[in-house]
Amino acid sequence: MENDIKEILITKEEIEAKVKELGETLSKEYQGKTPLMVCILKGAVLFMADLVRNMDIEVEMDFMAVSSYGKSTESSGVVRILKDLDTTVEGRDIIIVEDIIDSGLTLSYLVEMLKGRNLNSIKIVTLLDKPHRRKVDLKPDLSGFTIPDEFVVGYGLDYAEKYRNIPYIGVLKPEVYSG
Ligand SMILES: O=P(O)(O)OC[C@H]1O[C@H](OP(=O)(O)OP(=O)(O)O)[C@H](O)[C@@H]1O
Ligand code: HPA
Ligand SMILES: [Mg+2]
Repeated sequence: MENDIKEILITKEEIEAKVKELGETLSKEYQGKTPLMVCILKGAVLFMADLVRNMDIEVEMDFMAVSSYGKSTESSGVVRILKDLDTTVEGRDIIIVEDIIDSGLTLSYLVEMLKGRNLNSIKIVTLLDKPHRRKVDLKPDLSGFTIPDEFVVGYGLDYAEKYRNIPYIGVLKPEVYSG
């Protein structure tokens, strides 16, 4: 599996330190509140799990599944909701937890949809931001690392459902996806 990695972009230790910092920032920002942390499945599941353990305020967790990539390194542009929230979000403070913002299509669709549900507030936290590939105007409120325009895997991020359990963020060798 790790033979398919060309280069380590962000080490396990760098991820740990950054997630701790993001958790502390969110704890301060939401002091006295109980935000609903919304994990976007499946990529953000490892980040969510580590992030909430670095927050010392009361939080609730919920999960949404959307998919636009499938077995490709390019977004299809069609965002399908595979699982909606279980929680009623009216009046809540929502924190969307994402692993990566690339074209921005997934989140712009989701945020617009959620804004129609009478929230109190909504913020986006992402571990990785790939701003050069943006197709819509969307900026995270909090971001861990800005990365170059390369397809990355690990720490939740997949290519064709694989590599999610690699503990660091790595760049996949192009021959892996170009066949
Ligand atoms: O900004 P965008 O170009 O929309 O890309 C980002 C989205 O794409 C990936 O999800 P994917 O659809 O691959 O589902 P997954 O999390 O289950 O892998 C990633 O986890 C983000 O949700
Ligand atoms: O670079 C990426 N890697 C994995 N999944 C992704 N979804 C959007 N961009 C990426
Ligand atoms: Mg994916």
